[in-house]
Amino acid sequence: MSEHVDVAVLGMGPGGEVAASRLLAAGKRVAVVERELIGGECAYWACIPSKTVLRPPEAAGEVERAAGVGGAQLDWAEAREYRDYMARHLDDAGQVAGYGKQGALVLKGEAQISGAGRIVVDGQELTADHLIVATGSDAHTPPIDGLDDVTTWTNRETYTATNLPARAVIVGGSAAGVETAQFLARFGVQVTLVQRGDRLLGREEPRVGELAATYLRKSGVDVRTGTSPTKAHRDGAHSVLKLDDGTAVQGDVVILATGRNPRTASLGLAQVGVELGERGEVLIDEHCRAAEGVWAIGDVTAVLPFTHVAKYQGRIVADAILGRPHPARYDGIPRVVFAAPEIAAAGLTQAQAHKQGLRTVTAEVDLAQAIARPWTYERDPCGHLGLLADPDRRVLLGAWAVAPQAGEWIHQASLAIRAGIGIDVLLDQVAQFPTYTEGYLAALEALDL
Ligand SMILES: Cc1cc2nc3c(=O)[nH]c(=O)nc-3n(C[C@H](O)[C@H](O)[C@H](O)COP(=O)(O)OP(=O)(O)OC[C@H]3O[C@@H](n4cnc5c(N)ncnc54)[C@H](O)[C@@H]3O)c2cc1C
Ligand SMILES: NC(=O)c1ccc[n+]([C@@H]2O[C@H](COP(=O)([O-])OP(=O)(O)OC[C@H]3O[C@@H](n4cnc5c(N)ncnc54)[C@H](O)[C@@H]3O)[C@@H](O)[C@H]2O)c1
Repeated sequence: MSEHVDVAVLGMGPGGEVAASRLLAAGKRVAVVERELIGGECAYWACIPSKTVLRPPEAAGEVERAAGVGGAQLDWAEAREYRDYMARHLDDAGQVAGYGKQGALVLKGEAQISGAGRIVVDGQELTADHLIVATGSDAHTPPIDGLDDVTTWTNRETYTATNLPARAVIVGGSAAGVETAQFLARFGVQVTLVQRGDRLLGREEPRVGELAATYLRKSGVDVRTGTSPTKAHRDGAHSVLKLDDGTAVQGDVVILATGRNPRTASLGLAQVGVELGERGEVLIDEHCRAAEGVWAIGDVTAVLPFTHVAKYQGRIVADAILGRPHPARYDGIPRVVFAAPEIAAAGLTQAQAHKQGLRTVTAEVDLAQAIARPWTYERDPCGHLGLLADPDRRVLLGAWAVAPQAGEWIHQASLAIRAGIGIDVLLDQVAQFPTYTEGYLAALEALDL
């Protein structure tokens, strides 16, 4: 006879983990199913290892740029050892035991939906009142002739590498490409970054992409925009990519940072009435409901594929199942690229606002011209902050910053956008002196409202 649970969570990345933990804490009988490692892409091959290896170059850069301190040395062997510790040496035994202790039925294996409220995991059948699909996404491989003949890495090989290559070609210039270029270049790798669009970080304001390219070039990265590879071939030890602008680039390895595909194939979603979108993503409503008794969260939904969004959706679904539903809202959610300096944004871009028929005004401030903190922070001060406002409702629609620690202080704009805090309240808000947050006042005063 098949075992019955209240909820079965399919995939235990950050989204699945949050949903499962919340439901377990509320006393639900929960089965958690994971075919690789509990913690998902984020914990072992993406956010955690990447942010861990970006930190030493960031710290070294701070030492180089601050007056009165010097001598920072990067040590790859030590950085790698700490990265492996942070990624739990690709071992989730602690997580398996932890969920067991919390009362979960832990199944390590591949889940398949076999009918309404019914799944099979390695031959074992389970029934559940609710299924939560949290299966994440896989790295996308672009269709490039001959790619199989060259050495390619995705985020998995990049962030588990023992030895760094001498030269790398990165394809894709959005968050993953920019962060990987920053990390490798600062550890001495000769990096070429190839981006199909006319600018880096194509979903952000054009100015953000421009600043990102400027800083990456300062770190020694050869940034090629407006071009993409047409063919790949091996030349001895070199992996060569021919680009559609007629040039060729080569490295010891080609790193693919070309986006993600939702993991929905062969899950059996169609038989429970789940609809998929153009990219194979699970279509959901504002409560992350995909069909009767089926919910979906995280990258598999392709709604802002970030860990903090997967975790938020985990809370949305758990609360809906627990009988206290509240709709998900995605306005104001921060987007941070952990480059040096950090690149942060929240809310709409001007193009997105215009698409919605909104009138807009914008302002950009050079923080070194406007406030004291860049000067007390470093000898060669830098930082830019941009705001987008609706002059009719007198509220912020969007914000971006390319500056030290921007990933921390973007949250002020994030909250203002989410809560619709009026510009006049923001103008009357007092920030600590001397902080980067003071830049908001300068930018708000520069808005032509
Ligand atoms: C290089 C890189 C860096 C990133 N850095 C950041 C960052 O700094 N901040 C941030 O917010 N986001 C970052 N992201 C994005 C982040 O990794 C994802 O948004 C996040 O992991 C999504 O979580 P998830 O729970 O939806 O899926 P995942 O983390 O992909 O987890 C899904 C889990 O489901 C399991 N699974 C799949 N199919 C089945 C099945 N049939 N049965 C059982 N189990 C299954 C998988 O094995 C996996 O463990 C980064 C991504 C990359 C590629
Ligand atoms: N700090 C963070 O939060 C963080 C960091 C890294 C990744 N992520 C997330 O991980 C996911 C993957 O990131 P990503 O940057 O790979 O995905 P992405 O989809 O955001 O960007 C892919 C980029 O590759 C380019 N591209 C695609 N095919 C190409 C080709 N053939 N030639 C040249 N360029 C090509 C696209 O134009 C695009 O700029 C995203 O969801 C991202 O949000 C988040």
